[in-house]
Amino acid sequence: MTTSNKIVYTLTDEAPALATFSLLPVVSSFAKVAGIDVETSDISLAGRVLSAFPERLKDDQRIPDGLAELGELTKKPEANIIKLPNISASIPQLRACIKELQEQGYDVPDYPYEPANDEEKDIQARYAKILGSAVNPVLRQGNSDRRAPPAVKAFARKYPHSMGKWSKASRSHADWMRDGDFFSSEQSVTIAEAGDVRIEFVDKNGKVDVKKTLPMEEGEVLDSMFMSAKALDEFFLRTIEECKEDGVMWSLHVKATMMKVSHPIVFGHAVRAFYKEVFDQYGDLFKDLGANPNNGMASVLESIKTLPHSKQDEIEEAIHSCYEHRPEMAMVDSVKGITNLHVPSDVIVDASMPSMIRNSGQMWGRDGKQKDVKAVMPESTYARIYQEMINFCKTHGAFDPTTCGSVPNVGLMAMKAEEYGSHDKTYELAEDGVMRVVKADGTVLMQHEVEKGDIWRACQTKDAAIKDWVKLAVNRARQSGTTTIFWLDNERAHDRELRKKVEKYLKDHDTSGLDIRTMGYVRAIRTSMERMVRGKDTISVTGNVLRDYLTDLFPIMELGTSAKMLSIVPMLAGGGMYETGAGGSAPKHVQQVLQENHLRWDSLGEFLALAVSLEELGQKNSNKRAEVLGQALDKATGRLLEENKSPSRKVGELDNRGSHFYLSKFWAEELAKQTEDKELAEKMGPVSKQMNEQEEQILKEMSEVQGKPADLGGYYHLDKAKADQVMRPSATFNKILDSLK
Ligand SMILES: NC(=O)C1=CN([C@@H]2O[C@H](COP(=O)(O)OP(=O)(O)OC[C@H]3O[C@@H](n4cnc5c(N)ncnc54)[C@H](OP(=O)(O)O)[C@@H]3O)[C@@H](O)[C@H]2O)C=CC1
Ligand SMILES: O=C(O)CCC(=O)C(=O)O
Ligand SMILES: [Mg+2]
Repeated sequence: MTTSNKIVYTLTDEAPALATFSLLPVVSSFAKVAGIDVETSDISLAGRVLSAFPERLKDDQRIPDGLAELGELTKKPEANIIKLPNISASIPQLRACIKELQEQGYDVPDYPYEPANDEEKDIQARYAKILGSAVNPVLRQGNSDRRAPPAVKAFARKYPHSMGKWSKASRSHADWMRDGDFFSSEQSVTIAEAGDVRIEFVDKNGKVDVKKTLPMEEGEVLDSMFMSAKALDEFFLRTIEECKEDGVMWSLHVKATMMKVSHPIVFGHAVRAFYKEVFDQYGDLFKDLGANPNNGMASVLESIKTLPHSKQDEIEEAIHSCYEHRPEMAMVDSVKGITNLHVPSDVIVDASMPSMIRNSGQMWGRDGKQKDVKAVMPESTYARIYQEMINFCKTHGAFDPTTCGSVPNVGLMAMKAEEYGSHDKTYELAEDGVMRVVKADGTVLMQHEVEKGDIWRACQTKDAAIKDWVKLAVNRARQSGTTTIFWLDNERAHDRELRKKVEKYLKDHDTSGLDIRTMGYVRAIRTSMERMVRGKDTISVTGNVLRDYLTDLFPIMELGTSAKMLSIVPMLAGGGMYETGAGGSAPKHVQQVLQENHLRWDSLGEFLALAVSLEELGQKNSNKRAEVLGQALDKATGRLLEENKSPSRKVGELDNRGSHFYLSKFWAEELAKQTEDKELAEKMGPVSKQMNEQEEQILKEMSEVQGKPADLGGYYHLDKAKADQVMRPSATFNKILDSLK
């Protein structure tokens, strides 16, 4: 077996990137004592942009393609990667990042909306690889195991987060398309023998346009589906009218980042529906100006800035008069006037729906007050689970974190399963006709009659991925002794194919004594919630989108945030990726640092991930010391939770940096205390002593810097020296860490 004493720690974006400036020196110093090298790999948005255009950069500006290198590493059994969350960029975010890099003197090209020549086409193609969820599908070469470890659950019981009360009279609800969406049109086949299939469009005159040829493996599940543009528009207009009549706020929840091709189009339809009169009148002008509603109203507002003032005033007037006969819209930032339709990456359904449910089912209105809301989620496939939870909260009240059970998840995502891999098989149709999937011999496997503007997509799920997912579910069920539910809906064509495979592959395992069930989504969530309020745990075994949605939904109820999850990806090739938390990069946290130098990011996810990574590395390489290090880290994390040394939200109090100090102090103490590795204990004794003795001084140095704005030298591309200075403010602490090397 190949062995390696190497951990790769990813450098990402926003709050987790800042936290890394403080935590990585701790991790590297401690790992060093076990002979482990901690290497870094830059997969930040800025890093990915820079590495895509080496020929335009000076020698000292070039950086390697971290994502490609890591992608290769995931295929090796020795892979041991700590993956922090990164930005899945919308076009407005990508453009902001490009602008910042250009201002810093990097000659990266502008994003071409409508490429006019081959050079621009090439630039757009390179940027397309960076947009949206571009990192996770490459690195996640395994299925997903996300859960709240017992110490974390105990912490939530002891220090419960706030939960908004639910009123039985709440008018909040989810709304979704009853017809014409992906759910109602989904078709699915299991490929009997390996071979190519073609995705084709047949126009009204019978002319066939081959969109793509896909090599299929035996046993692979292939789906196709479409969303009707007409039905989508009617749906949006209906929801808007209902909100106006009922006086309930309107809000849109999609995942324009992860479903990076289909959902921005859906978002654009919502923008055009809400501001219908404006688009009826000025739509052509916006087009000429290069504004695309798929990028949100912010892009429209920006583009009109080039017009004469009188015209700008006229358009702004039209936008304002639109609000008069529209319902109130949920706000992202009511102070700054940023609405739900401003930028497609501001409201991301996995995090936005749970935070609404945690918040009494309410969102913020224009006046900064909380209000009931219609949560508009076109895809009925997944929206129904939220309505079920809303109904449950209306009847039973909010979940109680001090008593409720847990819903961990085993998610299918390996080999770009399901919607994850659909981006290069998604089409917005230019004319009416038929979309079909045909075998090489011409047999039609699936077909849909489509109209101009409809969104058609195909998804692939490899047999090996499904097999591994079933195995992971059985392993988790066995290890935890927990009731396990496969969420597979008999109403869904894709799930019916999966059900057959699950039944088959379950037989490969010893399931005696295990409670493993299969249910449709609504019954599955209902059962899980009923068990949860009785303090019982239930493993959810789901497809990729539900994996994403549920691993924010339940953790946010149980723990207040998905940042406290343990998130492991056991790779198909034998390596491991340890993700930190199940959430994102918390842009709001960066704003706080910039304003008052306080980072409220909780690195608990990093601590949990690192402990497992060390233990696994130790076991694989017979590096006992690494195992000791991992076990001590787990204990240190437990103590950090017990003693409540997690970051506070308030300036002046303990923040991310202070909590990293406590982790180090406890970690050193645990290492000094353990008896398995005497030499290590002796080495860490004095370190632990110094940390204890200097605690007051270190905390003083860390809190002194707070309360003033911080300069990071950039947002997407930080100035390393400046960020280092901000995130490592205690010379005393830095000196102790340096002494370990
Ligand atoms: N694995 C990945 O790579 C993932 C990446 N993302 C990306 O992250 C970005 C932001 O996504 P968004 O939907 O806003 O979700 P986030 O999870 O970043 O933010 C939602 C809220 O959760 C809370 N939160 C999240 N993590 C932590 C933490 N470690 N400590 C304390 N609180 C935390 C914060 O609440 P509060 O502000 O109240 O403190 C935050 O505002 C997007 O670009 C998205 O694509 C999203 C999910 C996963
Ligand atoms: O890849 C992404 O865009 C986000 C992924 C995500 O939200 C998750 O895995 O929970
Ligand atoms: Mg998510």
